[in-house]
Amino acid sequence: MNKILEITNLCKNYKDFSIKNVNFSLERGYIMGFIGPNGAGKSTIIKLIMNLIKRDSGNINIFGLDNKKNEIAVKERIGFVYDENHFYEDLTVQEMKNIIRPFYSQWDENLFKRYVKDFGLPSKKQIKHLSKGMKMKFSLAIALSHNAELLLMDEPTSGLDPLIRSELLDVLQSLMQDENKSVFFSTHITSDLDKIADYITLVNNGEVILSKTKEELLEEYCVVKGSKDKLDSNIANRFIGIKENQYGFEALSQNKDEILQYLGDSVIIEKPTLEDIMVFSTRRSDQHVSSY
Ligand SMILES: Nc1ncnc2c1ncn2[C@@H]1O[C@H](COP(=O)(O)OP(=O)(O)OP(=O)(O)O)[C@@H](O)[C@H]1O
Repeated sequence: MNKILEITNLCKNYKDFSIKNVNFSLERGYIMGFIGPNGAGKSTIIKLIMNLIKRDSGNINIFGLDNKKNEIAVKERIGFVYDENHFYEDLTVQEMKNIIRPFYSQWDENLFKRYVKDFGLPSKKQIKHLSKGMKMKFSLAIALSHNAELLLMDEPTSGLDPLIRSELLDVLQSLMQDENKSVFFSTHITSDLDKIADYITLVNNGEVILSKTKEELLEEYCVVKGSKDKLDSNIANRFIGIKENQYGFEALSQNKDEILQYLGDSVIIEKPTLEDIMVFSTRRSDQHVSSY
């Protein structure tokens, strides 16, 4: 086991929201997708990892080092990409890079030049005149040019068109050929994770609901579809979430064998998508079927 990121018992309290005893870890050489509904706490956890906000308790180890005690050493080895634009808009791509470069002892100018070429970045253009996709590529080129071992990204694909998203995913996947690197990224677009994620961590209301390999998830969970008369209280309580309409019900189960045993072939059992798992697992409690 070679953990590049390990979070244990992490807590952070705001007035109306808390991160509650969060635990999960990521090993070297893998991509973890970080998902959850709006306001689940993803950005807060990413900010805690980057020590941009203070945790109340718990531990965050990156490369085996505490992220607070070794903040500078740790940040040198992280490529951080986030949605909000954090560059000086009036500077050109080249000028901005020259400001950022001295902060990284491992800066690789040739690598940066290669990304500028590969991404088609206009070096002499002011940042304010770059499209959203170009700004994201510039962020990524910066993050990748100092030999970061961990790429940490908050919603990198949000607002990007499918073509640029697909290019970005290709870049991430090719990074994985270097077994020393790992990627951790939050997203709402679960189909991106279907393509490239090895691990999925799902948060809701400040808590980790699950953190597993994508394969495990898709093996363990199933979507069950059937007519309403099959849905008595005994069965309903075995589901994680249930949607009903006039024709029948659709539900998520974490135990396919159990469903087969109780309902046999009187229902349809299908493989879930990551979106099914996220939506059913995080539906607000007032949407759950609770009156059985
Ligand atoms: N500085 C702060 N003070 C108080 N509450 C905050 C602060 N920052 C975030 N929150 C609250 O924490 C909760 C989680 O927000 P966060 O941005 O982490 O969610 P998220 O999962 O990233 O959401 P989204 O997917 O919409 O970006 C929200 O209810 C938000 O209002």
